[in-house]
Order: sequence, then C-alpha cells, then structure tokens
Amino acid sequence: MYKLQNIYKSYDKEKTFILNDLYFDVNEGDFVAIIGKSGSGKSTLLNILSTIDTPTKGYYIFNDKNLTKLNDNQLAEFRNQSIGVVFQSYHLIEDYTVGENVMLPLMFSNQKKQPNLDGILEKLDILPLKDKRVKILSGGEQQRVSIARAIISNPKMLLADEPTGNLDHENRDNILSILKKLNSEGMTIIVVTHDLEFAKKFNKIYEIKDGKINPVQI
Ligand SMILES: Nc1ncnc2c1ncn2[C@@H]1O[C@H](COP(=O)(O)OP(=O)(O)OP(=O)(O)O)[C@@H](O)[C@H]1O
Repeated sequence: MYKLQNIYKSYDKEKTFILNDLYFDVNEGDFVAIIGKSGSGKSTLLNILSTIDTPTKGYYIFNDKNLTKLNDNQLAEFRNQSIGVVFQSYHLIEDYTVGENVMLPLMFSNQKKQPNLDGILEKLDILPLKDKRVKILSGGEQQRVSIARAIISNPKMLLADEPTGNLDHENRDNILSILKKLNSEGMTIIVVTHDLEFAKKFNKIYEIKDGKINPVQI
C-alpha cells in the first residue's frame, strides 16, 4: 500500500546521504518497529513516510498514487486524511485542555464528520482528564493525549517516533496495548524505537543501517 522506492535523503546539498537508495514497503495492517543506531535516519524516514518531509530523490507511492508529485496543499490534505503522527516530544499545547489538544488537527482539515471525542478519550483511558490542562498531566498521560490527537481523524496509518522513550515500564506496557488494539481494529502502525525489548512485541522489525532498511530476524 505504501511504497518507498529508490529514496535518497540529504540535508547538506547532497554531500552525505542519510537515506541512500532505500526501498521500503508497508502493507495495510502492518505492525512494525524500526530500530537503528542514533543518527542512522529513523526520524528522517518517519518524516518522509508521514509526508512532513520530502526525499531528495526517489518515489513515495500510495496505492499507485505518486505522492512525490503532489504540491504542498495536496500533501497536507493527504496527510490529514490518511496519516497520524505521534512525535517524540508530544508537541502538545500545555495551556490547552486535553479535549482541545486532541481536537486541534480538525481545525486544519475540512473533515465534515464529527469525531467521537469522548470515545477516543475513553479508549486511551483519559476521558476523566478531558477538561484538565495538559501541563498538569504526567508523561504517560501526555503521551496518551498525543496518541488521541494523532488518531482523531481516523487515519489509516499511525507513525510514532519513540512513543515510549520517556516512560516507565507500566506506561510502556500501556502504550503497547493501546497500539495493539488500534492495530487489531485495522490501523497500520509503525514505531521507531531504541528499545529492542519493545521492538520485539511487534510483528515485524526492521533496522536502518548505512542508509538502507532491512528486516531483522530475532
Ligand atoms: N533538519 C535536519 N537538518 C540537518 N541535519 C539533520 C536534520 N535532521 C536530521 N539530520 C541529521 O541526519 C542524521 C539522521 O538523523 P535522524 O534524526 O533521522 O536519526 P535517528 O536515527 O532518528 O537518530 P536518534 O535515534 O538519535 O533520534 C543525523 O546525522 C542528523 O544530525
């Protein structure tokens, strides 16, 4: 469904390629962890998959549509409809309430259908926090708010950059069961992680090395 082909990415006028002739296929319903050393290009790859960033060269194909040919507005529309992103540092607005933060993406989309906000907060076990300001929440709670915000538009694919990076074991297990549940309901999930034990809970593990990505057998 999502295909990266012949992808190159450079941040310095093509002197160093962080991603170097990379090929990666993601199928509907995949439950994938991506590992790799610090600086290997995990976040770079996630940013390209989410269309937040574009490759220097190469193709990103979604169901036979070449996303690399879309302009910024078309890409933003595609992203709003199809992809949810959970950022490493949450990116929440601390003075807004949980409900306001979660609803934020819809202010920038032309989605007509009203989402089931309470249902999503319930699913993430944060409904009682709906009217609380984000700044008083714990790290685990903030991470669950950021997942709720990423799925409010009911995306086909959820991308999460180190979703358990700052969390203890209990919160890590919590996030894992939430991601499993979303996946069992049909959402494609890709996480980037440093944590091999966490990665082992996913159906497929890939490693980024030398600008390429390959499956890892564990
Ligand atoms: N916006 C940018 N401008 C310049 N260089 C960048 C930019 N983003 C990333 N890089 C460089 O690209 C390389 C890959 O970075 P990236 O964040 O993708 O790695 P990572 O595998 O996610 O690392 P980490 O595990 O430490 O988060 C690094 O050398 C980084 O310094």
